[in-house]
Amino acid sequence: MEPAGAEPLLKEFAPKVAWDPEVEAYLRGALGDERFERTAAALCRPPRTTSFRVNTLRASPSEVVAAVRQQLGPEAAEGVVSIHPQVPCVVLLRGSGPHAVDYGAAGGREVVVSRKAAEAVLRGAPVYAPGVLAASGGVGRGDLVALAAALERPGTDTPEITRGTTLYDSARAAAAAATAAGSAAAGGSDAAATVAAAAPAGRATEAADMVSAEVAEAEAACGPQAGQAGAAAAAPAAMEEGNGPQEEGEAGAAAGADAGSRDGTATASTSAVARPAEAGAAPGGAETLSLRARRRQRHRQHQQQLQQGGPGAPEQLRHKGRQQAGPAGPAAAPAAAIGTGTRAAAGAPDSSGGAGAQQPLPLPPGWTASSQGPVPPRTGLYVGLARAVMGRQEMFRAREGLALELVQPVFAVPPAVSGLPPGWGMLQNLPSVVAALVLAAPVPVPGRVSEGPGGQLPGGGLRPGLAAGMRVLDMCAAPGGKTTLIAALMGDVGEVVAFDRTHAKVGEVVALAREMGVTCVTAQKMDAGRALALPAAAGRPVGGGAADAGADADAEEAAGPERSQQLQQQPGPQPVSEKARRREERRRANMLKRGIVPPEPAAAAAGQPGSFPPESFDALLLDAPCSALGLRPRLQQQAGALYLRQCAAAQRRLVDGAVRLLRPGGAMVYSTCTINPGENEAVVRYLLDKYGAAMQLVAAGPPFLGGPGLVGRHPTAAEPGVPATAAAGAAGAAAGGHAGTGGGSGDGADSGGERWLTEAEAALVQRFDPAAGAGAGGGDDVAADHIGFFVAKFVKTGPVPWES
Ligand SMILES: C[S@@+](CC[C@H](N)C(=O)[O-])C[C@H]1O[C@@H](n2cnc3c(N)ncnc32)[C@H](O)[C@@H]1O
Repeated sequence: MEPAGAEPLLKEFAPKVAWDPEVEAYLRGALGDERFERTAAALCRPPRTTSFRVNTLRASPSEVVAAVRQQLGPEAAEGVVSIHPQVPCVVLLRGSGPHAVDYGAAGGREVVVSRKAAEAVLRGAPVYAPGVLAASGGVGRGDLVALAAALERPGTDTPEITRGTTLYDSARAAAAAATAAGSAAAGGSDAAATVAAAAPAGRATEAADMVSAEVAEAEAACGPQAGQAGAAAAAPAAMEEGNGPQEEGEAGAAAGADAGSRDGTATASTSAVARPAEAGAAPGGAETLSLRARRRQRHRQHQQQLQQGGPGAPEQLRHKGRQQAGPAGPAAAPAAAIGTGTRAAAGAPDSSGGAGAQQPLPLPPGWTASSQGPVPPRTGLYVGLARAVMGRQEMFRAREGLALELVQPVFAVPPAVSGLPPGWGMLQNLPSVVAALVLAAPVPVPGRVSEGPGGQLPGGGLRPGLAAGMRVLDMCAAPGGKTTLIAALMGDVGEVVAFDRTHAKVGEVVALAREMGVTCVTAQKMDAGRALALPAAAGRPVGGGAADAGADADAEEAAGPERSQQLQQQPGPQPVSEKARRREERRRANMLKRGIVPPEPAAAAAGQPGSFPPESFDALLLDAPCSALGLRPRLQQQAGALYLRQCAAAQRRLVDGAVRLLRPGGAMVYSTCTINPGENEAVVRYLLDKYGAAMQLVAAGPPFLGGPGLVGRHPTAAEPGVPATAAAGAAGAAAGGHAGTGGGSGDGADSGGERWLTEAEAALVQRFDPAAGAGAGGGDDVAADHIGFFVAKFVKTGPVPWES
C-alpha cells in the first residue's frame, strides 16, 4: 500500500568537504575565493569524461571506437564514444551527473562504506566486502539500501563507526511503531496509517533467520517475559556484529522495533524465543553465559528498568557519540518507537501499553514518508542507491567478493572497456597522456630562444623531444602509464629507464609494459633523488645529498632526521662481506626472475647502486610524487600544511637530480596531479632561479588543453611551499589578493614569499583546472572535465656544474 503523501526521497549530491584550515586559506589566497569554491566543489565529483589511451603499437583509435560501439550497441554508444579531436590516441567515453537519487526506495535501510569505497562508487564501481563498514540491522540479500560514506563529520572519519557497526534499522522501527499504533492505525489517522504501512513483509522472518543458537542459549538463561519475547530475540540479532556499548543502544532500538514486527507477521521468531521461555530463568544461569550473552541479558534488564521507569534509566541510553532522542515518556513515545535516525539513540519506549501506545503516531520531526515506509532524517553523505548482493552478516565476514551493486548512481560513468583485447590500451586520465605527448613535442635547439606557445622559431631550429633510439628516463614511473606511452611514441626503439622506489611498484611497471607489449622499458628500483652517480672525488651524490646547503635543508625537511643522517653518511665504495655478496646475488636473481632489471653492481662505486652518471639521458620525465590535490573525486581533503611543504621540498630535491641527469639539448617535463602552486609554479620558479643558465622553460605543448599557470607570488605565504596562516590567508583574500590573475608582483623579484611565474612563463605551462568543465557551478564542458594537473617543459641549454 502506498502511504498517503509518499513521494520519492530525492537527494542532490552536494557534499561540503572540509579542508585543513591553513591549506584552505593558502589556496584561497592563491586562487581567489570564487575559483577556490568552484575548484573545491569540482574535486568532490568524478570527471564526467573517461579517457582510454590507445596503445597504437597494438590497435588504432578507430578500431577501439568500433569495438566499444559494438560492445555497447549503437544506441547506447551514440554521443558517448569518440576520438579526442586534439589527442587522436585517446578515445573519450562520456558520462553524466550528478543525478538525484530516490533514497526513499531503500525504506530507511542503509550501508556505510569507507571513504575510498564511496569514491570508487562515484566512479561507477560496485562495493566489495572489505569496503563495508556498517549496515542497518536487517539488511538482507536483494534489499535496496542507501549507500553513505563514512564521513558525516567533515575532516574526520566518523569515529563511532567501525567495521561491523549496526546501524539503526528504520524498517524494524517502523514495524514496531505499526504494532504500537495498533488500533490507532485502524482508527484512520493518516500518520498512523503511514507508519503502520511501513512494516515491510518478510522482515520478521529475516530477523528470525538471524537468531543464532547462542541467542537461544541466552534466552534460556534469562527467561524473557512474554511481552519482551520478540525484543529479546531481535536484540542479539542486531548486536551480533556490533562492537561495544554503543551498539547496545541501537540494539535496544532494534529490539523494541522487532517486537512489533514479530508480533505482527512472524511465527518463526516467536517459536525461537518460546523454547527459552519454557525453559524458564535459571538464577545462576548467567554465570555460564558467554560475555556476549551476558551483555544481551544486561541490556534486556535495562530495557525492563526503562519500561518500568526505573531510576537512572535514561543514563543507560546515553551512549558515547549518540544524540539523545529527546525526553522519554508518553509524549515522546512515537519518536521513541520509530527512532530518530541512523545514529540517534533510542528514546525510552512507552511500554506502559497505555496512553502513548494508543495515540495515533505522527511522523517524528524530520522523518519523511516514502513509498517503502518512513525514513529517518539523513545527515550522511549519500553516494547512491544500491542492492545488497550479500546479507549483512556476510558483508562483514567475507574478506572479498561483491557486497553491493549500484542501482541508482549519482554519476553515470561510461561502461567499462573491459571487453577490449588485452594490450589495446588503458584507462589513463587525459592530462597524463598530455604530459607524455608534451615530452615528445619538438624543442628548440639549444642556443635559440623559444617565443611563445609552440616554441617555433623563424626558420625552424626545432628537434623532436622524443625519438626512436633515444635513452629516456622516467624518474617516478609506477604504475607505468606514461612510461609505456613514451615507449610507444619512440616506436619501442631505444631505452626507457623507469625508476620507482619499491619492488612492488617496479613490478607494476614491468607488468604494464608486458601487457602493452613494449620491450624497450627497463624498470629499476631506485630512489630517484639518489639516482645520480658522482665521481668519487665529488663526494656525496648531488641528486641524493642535494647540491647545496639550501637543497640539503630541503631534503632534510622532506625526509626527517633519520633520512638526513643517512644523507650525511652517503658512502663511497664499501668493503663487501662474502655473506652480503651472496645475499646481493640472490636478490638480483630474484629480481631477474620477476622481470625486473637489477641495478648494475659496477655502478655502485659512487652513490646508489645502479645510479647513473650526469647527462646520461636524452629526455626525462619527472612526474613527481605530490600531494595529489587534483585527484577526483575526493570526499575528504586530509593534506595539512606541513605535508604540502614536504612534498615541495621533495620535488625540489628530485629536480636537482633531474637537471644533472639530462644531457644538454635534451627535453624535460615536470608534472604533478596537484592544484597546489607550491608544488607547481613555485617548483618551476625554483628550477629557473637556480638552473636558469642551463635550463630554459619552453612551451608545454602541443597539445595545449590546460590553462596558463599562476603569475606573481602568493599574497601571504612566507617561503617556498609554506602555506599562509589562516589569519594571513583571510587577510590576503579580503585584500582581494588573487595572484593567479596577476595579484602578485608578477616580476619574480625576490622580496620574500612564495614566488611563481611571470606572465610570459605562465603562458608556457599548462595548468589543468578541475573546475573547468565540472558542471554545476563550474563550466559545463564535459570534454574539459579533468582532474587537476600541471605540466611544465624545459630544454637543457648547457651543462649544470656539480656544485651550483
Ligand atoms: C605520480 S606517481 C607516478 C605515476 C606514473 N608516472 C604514471 O603515469 O603511471 C609518483 C610515483 O613516484 C614514486 N616515487 C615517490 N618517491 C620516489 C622516489 N624518491 N624515487 C622514485 N620514485 C618515487 C611513487 O611510488 C609513485 O609511484
